[in-house]
Amino acid sequence: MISFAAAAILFLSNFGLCGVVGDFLRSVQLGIFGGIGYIAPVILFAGTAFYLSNQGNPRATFKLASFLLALVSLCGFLQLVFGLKTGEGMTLIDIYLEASVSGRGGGLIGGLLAEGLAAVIGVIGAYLVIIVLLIISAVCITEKSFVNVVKMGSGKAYRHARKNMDIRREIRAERQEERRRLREEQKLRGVNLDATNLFDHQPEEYEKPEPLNFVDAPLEKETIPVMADDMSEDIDIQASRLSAVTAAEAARPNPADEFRGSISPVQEAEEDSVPFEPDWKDEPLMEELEESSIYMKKDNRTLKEMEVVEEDIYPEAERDTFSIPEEPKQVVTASGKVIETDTEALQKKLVKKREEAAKEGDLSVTQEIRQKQDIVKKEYQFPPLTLLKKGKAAVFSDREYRETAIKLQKTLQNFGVGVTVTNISCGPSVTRYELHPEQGVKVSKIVSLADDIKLSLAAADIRIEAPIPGKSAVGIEVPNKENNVVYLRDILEADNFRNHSSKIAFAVGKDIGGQVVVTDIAKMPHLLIAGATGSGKSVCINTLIMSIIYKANPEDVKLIMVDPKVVELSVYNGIPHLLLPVVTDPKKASGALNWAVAEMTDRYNKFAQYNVREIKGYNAKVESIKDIDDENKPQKMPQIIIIIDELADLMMVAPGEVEDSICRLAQLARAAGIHLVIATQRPSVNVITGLIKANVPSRVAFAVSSGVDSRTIIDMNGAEKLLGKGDMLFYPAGYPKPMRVQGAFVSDTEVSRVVDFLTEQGMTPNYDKNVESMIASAPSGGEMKGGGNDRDEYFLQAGKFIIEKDKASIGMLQRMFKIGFNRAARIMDQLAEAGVVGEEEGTKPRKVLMSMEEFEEMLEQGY
Ligand SMILES: Nc1ncnc2c1ncn2[C@@H]1O[C@H](COP(=O)(O)OP(=O)(O)OP(=O)(O)O)[C@@H](O)[C@H]1O
Repeated sequence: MISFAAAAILFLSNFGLCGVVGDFLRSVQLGIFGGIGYIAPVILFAGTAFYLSNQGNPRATFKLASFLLALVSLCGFLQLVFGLKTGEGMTLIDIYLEASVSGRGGGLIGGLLAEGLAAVIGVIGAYLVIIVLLIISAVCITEKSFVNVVKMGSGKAYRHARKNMDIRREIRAERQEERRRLREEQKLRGVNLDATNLFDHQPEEYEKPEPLNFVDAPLEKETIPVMADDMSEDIDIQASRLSAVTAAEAARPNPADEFRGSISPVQEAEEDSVPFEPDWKDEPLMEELEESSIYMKKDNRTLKEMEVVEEDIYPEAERDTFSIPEEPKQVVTASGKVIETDTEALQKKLVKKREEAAKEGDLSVTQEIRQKQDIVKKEYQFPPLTLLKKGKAAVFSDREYRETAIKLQKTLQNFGVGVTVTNISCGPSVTRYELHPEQGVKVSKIVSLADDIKLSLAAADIRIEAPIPGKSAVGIEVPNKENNVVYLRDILEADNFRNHSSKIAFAVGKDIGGQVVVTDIAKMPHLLIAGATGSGKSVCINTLIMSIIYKANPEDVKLIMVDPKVVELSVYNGIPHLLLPVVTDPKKASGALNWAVAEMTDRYNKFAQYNVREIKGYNAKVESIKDIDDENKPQKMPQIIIIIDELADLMMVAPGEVEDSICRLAQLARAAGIHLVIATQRPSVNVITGLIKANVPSRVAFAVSSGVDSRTIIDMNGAEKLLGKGDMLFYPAGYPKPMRVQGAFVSDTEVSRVVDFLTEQGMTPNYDKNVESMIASAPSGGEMKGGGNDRDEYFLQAGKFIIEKDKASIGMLQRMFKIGFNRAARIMDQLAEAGVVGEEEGTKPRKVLMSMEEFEEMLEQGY
């Protein structure tokens, strides 16, 4: 309040609104700060308020100091530019007096700095030093690297220039394409466009010529491309010469002659500038032309040579069979532009020719070498960590934590619970205060005070761990004011990850004490990830995949990704670890799971054959016989991880089948080296069924909306208190209690950078054809639903029974099959759906619509 009042008085004084005292204050402010004096009161107030609200925060103090440095440097700069110079016979007092009256320059402070520096290193040196000081203080205040800003600026300029260049290149390519097309079009008709600059003359009303058909009527009733009135003479002459050539070749009569008489095309071209019509009958002219060897204006070739050109393109034998499609074809250029063309036939022919040449073994040596090089296996190069973003070191304020601890103790004491805070662990997103209760204090009492603690700490939500496993303390987890993102790179760089022996180590994140958490998927051996939408599941799956990319060679670890959401995992298409392209169709996903079950069985058979119990033993055996030169020797088995991002979608399409496959895999696949990672945002019991839960022992719970959801995932409350954005309860098999972890973060851009790096390496994924074909042949969900899977087992008997009795009543079915009303009603609905009985008609019984024969026929047809 005091600083506000002082600032207000000082500010108003600057405008002569505070009487004599105000005038004095004004002269002092301007005298000290020069021009800056006008805004000095505002700065004074803002600075004081900032300091008071950030007391004890070393970062804030540092920023304030930087700001003061900026202020002083600015005064110095103003003095250098606008102020009086001491060299001109002025002293510092003069500077002060001058500034106090006019506000010119940087006042006493500016004078001290600028003139001091100028006296030692000269005026230019003073400028330099002051500008550098300004930049340094700006960097300290904004915490943005100056070099980066410059880099960003130049990067932008570079990208802009590059974009422009790309656009220009595209336009040029388009033009070339267009020109080539036109040229070929003209060549088709024997006109050499090289000789003519079509683009210079092209009139607006130029029309596209009708396509010719060489087979049915080679050029006989064709008109030459219609040229507009003002088309240059050159083209007309060429066209007329073409008519002469074709006339000589074809020697066909032309009805148009009746009207034309014996005017030569050349004459006609000269006399007449209307769209040119060919004269087919002028055989003598052809000879005339040949004799006199008339040359075109720009094309220096003779007519003979012209013929050769045509023959180059169409050898005699092919000319007869070669036809150009009636309708103009469309071609999409590299830039995506659709252009009309009829040169497709030409290209086809070229391709055909090449194929023939290749068949005959006409491949050049260089080509062969190149092909062989392609076959040679490429070594997997691990992507560099520099493709990922590096996190900043977290800043903790000791004082803040101490204050919270004292507050906690006091709050509990107010309720008669004596505790002492024994330890504080600062995690990236939450801080845990460990409380040691006094003798005789019940742990449940502390838990029951959760809401009161929340109130006194003004925390969004707190989670109480009572007691902390392995410690005689109760943990109270309070969210941090500032959430520090844990970047994946920080975890991948940690020794825990780098030295981890498993190929499928998973960089999870940082625990409550800020320690890196890395786990082995092989030991999990299957993982269920669940949480509300937006809680961080997809990011978690991304970190898992990235951990594998950074740790494992594609020969050792293979991935199958199922992504019914389509957008989450498709970005990984093209990485060499993939066993098959990312499966986005939920119907095909059950095929992928079936394949995995078959692969598992196959692996077990091989284990039995080689007398080993699991994949490690098998691979060790294979390794020991690697020197044997036998084509059929066993190959090493890669570990397979099946990642499903959204189980709910799969369960909707084929609940029974998916559940079956998951359970079979979950029960047996560990030893076969096949692991499941399943994510879902709907932790309801019909998605995470009891069976799935029992077989997938490791869980990760992200924030959920209710305790019920939390219990569905981890069999206990807790996940509903999480903060979201990667805050998770990590509960791998074998842990006594879930561990709170802040999940590592990797952005989509980083993922694309890494995927680009892998694809640019040229390591194409070696998709397994067997898997693909098996998945493709899997029955679709629709079939599964309609085809019996969903049908009640009494469906058939009930149908027959109703037809026999010729009466459709639910009560009758209930009595007959000794089933409940719901089930009987469901069977009746299924029969109605199949057309065996009619729709409901109020209280009247349904009509029976089929005879026994019709019903049996329907069953035979596979309904
Ligand atoms: N570990 C993390 N650290 C920081 N922020 C995170 C983290 N994980 C997720 N987030 C933030 O949460 C947002 C949502 O995450 P994500 O897309 O993974 O949610 P989701 O659970 O997969 O949601 P949905 O089920 O709707 O796809 C992300 O865009 C990101 O901003």
